[in-house]
Amino acid sequence: MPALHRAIPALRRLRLANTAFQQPAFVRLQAAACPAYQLRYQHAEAQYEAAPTSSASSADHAPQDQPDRPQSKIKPTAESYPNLKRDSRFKEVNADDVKFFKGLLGSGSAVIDGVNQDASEDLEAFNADWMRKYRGQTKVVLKPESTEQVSKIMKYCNDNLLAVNPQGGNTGLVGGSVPVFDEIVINLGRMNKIHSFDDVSGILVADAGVILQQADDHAAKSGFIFPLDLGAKGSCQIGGNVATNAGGLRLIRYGSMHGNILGLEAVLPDGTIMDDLSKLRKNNTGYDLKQLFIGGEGTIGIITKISILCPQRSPAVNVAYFGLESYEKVQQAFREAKKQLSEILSAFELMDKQSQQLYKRATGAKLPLENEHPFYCLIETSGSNTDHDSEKLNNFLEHVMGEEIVSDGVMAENETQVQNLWACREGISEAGQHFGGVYKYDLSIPLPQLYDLVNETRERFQNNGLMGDTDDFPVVDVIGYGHMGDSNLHLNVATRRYDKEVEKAIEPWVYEWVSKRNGSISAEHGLGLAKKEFIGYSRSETMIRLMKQIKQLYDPNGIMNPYKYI
Ligand SMILES: O=C(O)CC[C@@H](O)C(=O)O
Ligand SMILES: [Zn+2]
Repeated sequence: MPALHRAIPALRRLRLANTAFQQPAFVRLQAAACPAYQLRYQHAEAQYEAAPTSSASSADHAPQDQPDRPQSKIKPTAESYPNLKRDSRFKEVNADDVKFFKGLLGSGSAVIDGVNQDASEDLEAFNADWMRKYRGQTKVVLKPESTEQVSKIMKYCNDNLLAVNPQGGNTGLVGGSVPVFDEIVINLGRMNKIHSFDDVSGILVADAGVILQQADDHAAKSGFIFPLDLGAKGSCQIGGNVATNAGGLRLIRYGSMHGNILGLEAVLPDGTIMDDLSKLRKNNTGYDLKQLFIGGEGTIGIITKISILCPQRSPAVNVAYFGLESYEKVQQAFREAKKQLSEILSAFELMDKQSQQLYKRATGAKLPLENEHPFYCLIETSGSNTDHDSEKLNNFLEHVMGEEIVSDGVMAENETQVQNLWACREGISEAGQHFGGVYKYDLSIPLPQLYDLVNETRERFQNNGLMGDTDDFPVVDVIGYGHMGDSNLHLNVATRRYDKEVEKAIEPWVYEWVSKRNGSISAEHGLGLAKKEFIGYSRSETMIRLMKQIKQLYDPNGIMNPYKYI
């Protein structure tokens, strides 16, 4: 590896020449191949401790498994939705309905019955979202085991005008996965079989209730990767991922659900099973109806199975974390990363100083870099040749440091360090609500203007007297982070409590801001309940009219996930 050896001292010289950014050193992934770096690695290791527990603990948000979810101080109920009224066309679920469901699913835990008894404790995990920001009042949760059972449930509900709320792992962030009033929750968690994996084509066919991590582990056995990864992978379900068109951390590399899903099976509101579980990459025969279910947020049917194309898993994964002095430099670094790492670049994530400070305060973790920088980036490469990729990443880092684009950084040397660096990014979402509540905005914004919104939001709260260090102020801080590679900003306003004044100060201002710059008010989390009134900022009247007509066509009684975006 002569080129590699040449590159390392050069990088070191650059750093030593710059006394302002003395430590810690970049860490080689292949320290064993380069003894000089072994020393420097130890130095960096001493600087850096990860969070005491897995900070990416949104991975454990499963309602079924995780009663100790983070608690918001305020626990809103449907009374907090003054603009919404229960639709009186819907029947209230009664003892006869429960009898039918028990006849179908058995009288064990597949039916949580809050009609004939007080089951509020058992129902809580299904009524409340993981942020404890949205809470419905369902009295019945159904956990079918097969598509046929889902079909019979839907037919019954449609015939009896019972509204339903399909639910996966309940890790959504916009209130889409929990009921608003008394909609029956249909939880897909028991439909969790992997049906097949074709290790020539990489096509996985699985039930909607399979946990994302499980799907990825399964693909990994044959050397493939599930083309989606996100913080909640330990508890979110792939059906929910598809229904919300989840984007995640590596969309820059693997593309969106719209591209990767080859087919799906869905149950329509009247119980009809739409079998489009195709394994074809090419099928040019009319409208591609499955696309309506991808990102449809459970408003036109329930996805029960999916068929997805998994790419080859890359054996060589390198991760670096670095600090930069301005957003301008972040953009320059991104441009260089694309230029120099093009085919191996698998993630380019942005974190501002405030987001890292909040993560540190919430978890007690020590951050990877000792000195503070206004911005941090996490970059990941995934390729097939460790030496080749290391050299490319090294050249990239040497270049951006030489050009004074990047000030300081560390590189993971082993799997634990890879996880720890990722935790600094993945742990931010949950850290956002550490003080009690959080207002989350998930936005697509053209890259040059992306960070302006964070600055302007922060100024807004600095000037309106709502943000401060003591309990008198509802807002703790405004943080910006996200998937730089996809122009996707996560703007979080961390609060001590949910407060209408805070909401009024930012909505609809934030959506107007985004709309004026031709962005989208939801890049990846969907509209759910949180943004239902604001769809007009991203979609034209014509498009909304067509969406309503589609909804009417699929769900004439409107029983599917009512009160949500359409
Ligand atoms: O909590 C958020 O605002 C973002 C969550 C998730 O999309 C992420 O990228 O971490
Ligand atoms: Zn995200």
